[in-house]
Amino acid sequence: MSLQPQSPRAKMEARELTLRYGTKTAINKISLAILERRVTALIGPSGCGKSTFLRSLNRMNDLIPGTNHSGHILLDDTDIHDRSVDVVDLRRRVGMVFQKSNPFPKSIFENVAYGLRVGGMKDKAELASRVEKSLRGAALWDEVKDRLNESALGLSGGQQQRLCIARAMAVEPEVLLMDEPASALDPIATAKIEELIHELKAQYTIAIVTHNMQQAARVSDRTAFFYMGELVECGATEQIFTNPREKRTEDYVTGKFG
Ligand SMILES: Nc1ncnc2c1ncn2[C@@H]1O[C@H](COP(=O)(O)OP(=O)(O)OP(=O)(O)O)[C@@H](O)[C@H]1O
Repeated sequence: MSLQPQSPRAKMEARELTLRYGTKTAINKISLAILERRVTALIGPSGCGKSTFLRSLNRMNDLIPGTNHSGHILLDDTDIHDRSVDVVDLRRRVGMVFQKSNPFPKSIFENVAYGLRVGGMKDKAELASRVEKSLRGAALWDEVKDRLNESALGLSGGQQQRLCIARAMAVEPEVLLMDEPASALDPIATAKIEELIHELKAQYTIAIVTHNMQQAARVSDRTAFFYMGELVECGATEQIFTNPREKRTEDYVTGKFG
């Protein structure tokens, strides 16, 4: 028996993925694996296609009229554009957290319970237990356990973002997509989110878009550098930041342009 630690498999994989908004090509022939139970950071200057790529992974771009794609995206070896794939189920398996926290104008409890109720869960005890588990998982439980019936809108920005993470986790996704989840937060709230990401990767596969180089270096195992709709290189985060193969990556991570 080999004592080598098993290298992680690709939980998701884009193959030659091109996505256009009308006639504008936003990403061009991207091939990239998102490894299981690892954090993959997507970095690159504004407009290079990071968010487009991230949104492709759970077909959020389908909601934007005029988009079309070519190439493939696999989730556990199934093409997510296959006719057999139910997009609601896909988005349950591949959850998303946005840049701006977007709690519903409902109680803290109901925000987290929302996806479970939509999925048909009715049993009160089961709902309560899943809500608690998700809030604990998002490191928010202790701060809100005595005010679960109060409005989520009364929480601080950082708490609201952790609530959105709890909401995403409640339906037990396998992959979490995060689009600049800490960019609207102060340094303390940002540190909490980063700590949380670190803990979540024991259970989830995570892809995160960030503009913050230090954040990418702190939270991710692998980093993919996008430039003008293309993937320039992807590798272990340490390699990308200390020994990139491509000059454009080096110029970007050392702050020569951005
Ligand atoms: N809904 C849309 N309709 C038309 N073009 C779009 C749309 N969304 C993005 N684009 C264009 O696609 C390209 C890639 O945008 P995208 O938002 O993916 O880049 P990004 O790297 O995430 O940028 P940022 O860091 O500024 O968020 C850009 O040229 C952008 O203008």
